[in-house]
Amino acid sequence: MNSLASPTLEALGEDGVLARILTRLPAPDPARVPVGPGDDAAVSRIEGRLVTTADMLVEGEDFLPAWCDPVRLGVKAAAQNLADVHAMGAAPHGLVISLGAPGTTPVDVLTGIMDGFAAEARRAGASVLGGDLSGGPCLIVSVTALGTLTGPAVLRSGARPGDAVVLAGTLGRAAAGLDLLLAGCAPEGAPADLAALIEVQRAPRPDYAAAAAIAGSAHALIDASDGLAGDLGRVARASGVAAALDRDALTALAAPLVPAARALGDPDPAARALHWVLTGGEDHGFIATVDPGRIPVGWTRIGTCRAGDSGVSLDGEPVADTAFRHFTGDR
Ligand SMILES: Nc1ncnc2c1ncn2[C@@H]1O[C@H](COP(=O)(O)OP(=O)(O)O)[C@@H](O)[C@H]1O
Ligand SMILES: Cc1ncc(C[n+]2csc(CCOP(=O)(O)OP(=O)(O)O)c2C)c(N)n1
Ligand SMILES: [Mg+2]
Repeated sequence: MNSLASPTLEALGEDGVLARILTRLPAPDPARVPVGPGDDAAVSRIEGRLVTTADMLVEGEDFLPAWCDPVRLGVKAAAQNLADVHAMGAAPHGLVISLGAPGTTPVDVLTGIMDGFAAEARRAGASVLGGDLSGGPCLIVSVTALGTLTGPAVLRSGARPGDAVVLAGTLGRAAAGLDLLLAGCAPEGAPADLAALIEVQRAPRPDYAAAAAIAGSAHALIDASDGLAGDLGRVARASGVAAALDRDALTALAAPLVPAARALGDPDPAARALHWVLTGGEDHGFIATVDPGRIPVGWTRIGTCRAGDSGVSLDGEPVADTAFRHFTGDR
């Protein structure tokens, strides 16, 4: 994040930084948000029940500054929260963003984050309601998202035997992008197909419209932040069903990842690509279970729910959840 021409946070002081941030934010729709950022708290007018979720990004843990330009980091911070709101079957309302950074950080880093954040909020139809600033030893972007529900919430526990398991969006691309970045592949010089995978890691753009389209018919819905095995496993456990994945559907999802596995010198590129699809997180693709006759346009069938408690399986074999976990150092 080199912004050498930009003044630092310590040079501008908290009020100066805040003034620059506030000017980047679009004025919220006064009908929905009568009081936006700038006062002690924001005031919203909402219809229905309130949905609340939070997710943060920490430098070194969730991103490395060398790869993540500020605008993309803002997109990612908004997207991972907006995906959770949609995964409840809710409509997004607003986002609150808290930023921690060392005083030596150029202010362009924070204004860039806010630009990406506001752009992704706008794409989803959410307002930026406010936030907080603090100093700290590294860059932290902590977000709370609010949504509204007028129909029933779509829980992880609603899947039924006989349901189709369906996907909107992608799986495994962010994980392939992460492995490329960790191997030193620079997005600027990379071939277009590899750069596209790196882009999903740096700035995922979930298909919010697809999630909204299935909210009324899905029995269960989740966004795959921790990977297919992990997140579909959560649905299966919560619902008391088993989930059998479809080999052909997964092979089709893995095909665009094979060149990345080859570029990394993997001796079995097809197996590595399938592994990314099964366990890679951070694409924020949506996974739902639904009556097989009610699969909306934009969703692809990837499996079937069965009676039982055998978790997630492929060709009758259990799929292990080896997704990233905080605190234990696994990547
Ligand atoms: N520090 C915390 N305090 C209270 N609840 C938490 C905390 N961290 C996580 N949770 C709750 O645990 C649940 C699972 O969290 P998480 O695995 O982060 O879900 P997701 O993958 O949907 O973001 C969520 O309901 C979340 O609100
Ligand atoms: C530097 C770096 N190391 C590792 C990862 C991989 N990674 C970080 S968080 C995560 C999973 C999703 O994050 P989490 O905080 O668990 O989101 P949630 O499930 O709460 O939505 C993954 C795969 C990364 N993106 N960047
Ligand atoms: Mg979370």
